[in-house]
Amino acid sequence: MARHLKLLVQRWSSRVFSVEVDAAPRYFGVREQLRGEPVPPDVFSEVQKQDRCYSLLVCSGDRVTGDRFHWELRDRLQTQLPPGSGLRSMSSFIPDQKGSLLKGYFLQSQAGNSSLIEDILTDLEQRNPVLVCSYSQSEDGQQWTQCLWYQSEENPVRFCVVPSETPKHHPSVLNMINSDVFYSLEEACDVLKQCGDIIPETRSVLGMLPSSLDARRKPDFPVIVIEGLDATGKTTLTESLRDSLGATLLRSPPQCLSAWRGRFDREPPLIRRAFYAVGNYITAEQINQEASKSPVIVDRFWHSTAAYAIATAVTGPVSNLPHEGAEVYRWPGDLLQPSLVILLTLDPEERKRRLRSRGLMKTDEEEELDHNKLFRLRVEEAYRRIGGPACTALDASPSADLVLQQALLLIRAKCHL
Ligand SMILES: Nc1ncnc2c1ncn2[C@@H]1O[C@H](COP(=O)(O)OP(=O)(O)O)[C@@H](O)[C@H]1O
Ligand SMILES: Nc1ccn([C@H]2C[C@H](O)[C@@H](COP(=O)(O)OP(=O)(O)O)O2)c(=O)n1
Repeated sequence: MARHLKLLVQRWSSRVFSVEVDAAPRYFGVREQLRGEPVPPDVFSEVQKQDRCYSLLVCSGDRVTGDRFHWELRDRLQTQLPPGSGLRSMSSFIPDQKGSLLKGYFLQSQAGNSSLIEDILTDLEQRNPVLVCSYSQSEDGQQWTQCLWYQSEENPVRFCVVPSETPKHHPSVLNMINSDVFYSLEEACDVLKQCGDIIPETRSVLGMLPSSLDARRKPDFPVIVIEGLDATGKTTLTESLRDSLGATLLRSPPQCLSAWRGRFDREPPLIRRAFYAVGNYITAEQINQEASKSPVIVDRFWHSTAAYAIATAVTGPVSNLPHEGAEVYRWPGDLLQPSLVILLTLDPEERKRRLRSRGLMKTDEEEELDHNKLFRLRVEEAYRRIGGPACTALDASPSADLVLQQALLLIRAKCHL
């Protein structure tokens, strides 16, 4: 077994395991010997006595390979597993230890399909960087135990499964910096460079970067960024501002990356977010050039990159976001700072109406909307928490002309235009 897996297993008892049930993580831990009364963690409470559960944790030494494998594994499992396997996202981490997060999946077998599932798992573990554990109930039904899959044939070491306290931070927060959000061009480029062989398009993207960057250069004219969720009216407002102010209109990701955007949107967060991060630096260079001649209006910039990344990495309610003032909300030191960031806010019903009238509403399913609602709230709150510069909210529900007038008032007050 690889050395890093051995080390991992040696520290097994200090790890917490987290399984997503209805967008809420349930936590448990493992102990070699149990003291006191055994209490089954609630993730096992509805599993039948004869059923087994399994966890798969991706343990690759290389993060690009690991993240891509984790991303593809969900589709593979969904295709191969029999119905009723209850596939859920899971992770394991050491509380408060940055970078300790391992991602994976949790599933269960029923009496009739256990051998099929075990064949799938054996094959997966033999060919891939994944650590599999199985969970079964003790004879007396009092206790769930965990057993490492690769040991299950010869004298397996059984760990008792115990409930664990809710940690101070959502597990995803531990690995967010430089995995979901990048704070320097160098960090984002490092990820893209590692993808050169598997995604040839990364070379073209990196080729668009300016040869040098100067984030401290102060633009001669104001730079105004317009932010907001899809269909809040960014395109409408940015085009009107361009005309009213005689400004240049730019966007992030920049036009020159549009041919590759779809390709990177299909990649796991590590690679996708690195692509958007690099896009901001290319736009920053275009801003630098244009802002020597006229005011510049930018449709989406850093706030979008960071807010969507943070809100996607955590699940559940807004309280799962990193706390206000946390390091993840800071502005990258090497990225141009705009003079003003306006955040368009809109009542969810009106936003849905605008989405529908634009013909892009994908689904009306109640469940999907519910899921979207929490996601929307997390993005909006993350937008508000990002600083350096922080955004100024503008109610986008009045008519397009009134929104333009309000935006012009904000710009004149802040940028003396
Ligand atoms: N202030 C407004 N009042 C009513 N409808 C608007 C307003 N601003 C934009 N719209 C309409 O809402 C839809 C989404 O606007 P758009 O500017 O494309 O948003 P975004 O660029 O943020 O996705 C479009 O059909 C647009 O015509
Ligand atoms: N500067 C940017 C712009 C967009 N993104 C990401 C964030 C979201 O996943 C999507 C949002 O893009 P979407 O297609 O909804 O945006 P528009 O149609 O351009 O308004 O792109 C980003 O990360 N950084």
